[in-house]
Amino acid sequence: MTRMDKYSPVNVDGAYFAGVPAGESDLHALLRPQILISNKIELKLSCVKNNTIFIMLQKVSLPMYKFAKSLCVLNKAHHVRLLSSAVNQEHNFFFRQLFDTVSSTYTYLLADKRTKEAVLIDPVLEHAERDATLINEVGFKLIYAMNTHMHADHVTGTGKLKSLLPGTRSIIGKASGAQADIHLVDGDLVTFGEYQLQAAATPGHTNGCLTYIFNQQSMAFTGDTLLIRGCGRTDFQEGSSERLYQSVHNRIFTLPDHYTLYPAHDYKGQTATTVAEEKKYNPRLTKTLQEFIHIMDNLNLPYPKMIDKALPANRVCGLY
Ligand SMILES: N[C@@H](CCC(=O)N[C@@H](CSS)C(=O)NCC(=O)O)C(=O)O
Repeated sequence: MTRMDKYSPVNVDGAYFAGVPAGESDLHALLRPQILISNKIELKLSCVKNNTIFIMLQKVSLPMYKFAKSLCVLNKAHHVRLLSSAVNQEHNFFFRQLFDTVSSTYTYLLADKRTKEAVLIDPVLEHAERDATLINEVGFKLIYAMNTHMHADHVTGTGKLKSLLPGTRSIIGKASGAQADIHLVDGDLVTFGEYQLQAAATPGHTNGCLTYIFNQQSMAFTGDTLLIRGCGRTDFQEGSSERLYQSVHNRIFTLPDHYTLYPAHDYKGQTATTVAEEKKYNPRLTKTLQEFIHIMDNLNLPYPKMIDKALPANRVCGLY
């Protein structure tokens, strides 16, 4: 069996699968009849034709792949892409990244296309109508409007979404101290359709910061704990550089390298990263703890402009 770490991960319709590193010898390695790319997913060689390797995606144990058994193509540029619409028919996961240009906040809509149940992570008040319209247009039912933590730079949209989309319940970490319908603690699961997000306590930016880990799609929503090539500041609320460092190293960098990480903000136009990239290139979190604390103590960032409005509003989950 060939392990996944020998192969560059590539994106197939939002999920990562094994790719082929450049080089003939690696290509030959792929021509083994069966490649185990994780303990959950297998690729099987189907045939080779016109410099194209046809492979079969096959579920081993995860429910999301219960029906997933489809033809892919591995092209000469060493990227896997979908060939057959069969995958889409059987691929029930919906994912959309939304953005607020004022606070540079990302909101994530996730849904099970079969059951229509959807969750929204880190909605922004000013975009509640946009988000509700999208959810209605694509025919989903929002069951949870959830926050990664009590934000200081914008007012959450959870309260407004509850009134725009009746039946929606708000979620936040118990340690945030904020009001919500559901309070999560480390290890709790949030289920929508056949999918589950797992809450991992990642304090440091605030006490109540949660990272939502989505093992079925090899994703994690890191809130402000880990930003792309950065991290959340630790100079207000219950900020602690040491706790943030431990959270990232113990709960995020321990995820498989190919997991895609989605932060709550980006200020440079980037959209996502991976565990492997951040372990290698994060200019703060690749340092020792002492060096990290020194960096964080000297960021000298101005306070978020909205903090005096956002914190009181977010303490009641946007109902103010
Ligand atoms: N200028 C923005 C706030 C920018 C900021 O402080 N971002 C926070 C996350 S939102 S509380 C942060 O942790 N930044 C870390 C960094 O390194 O930039 C505003 O005025 O709202």
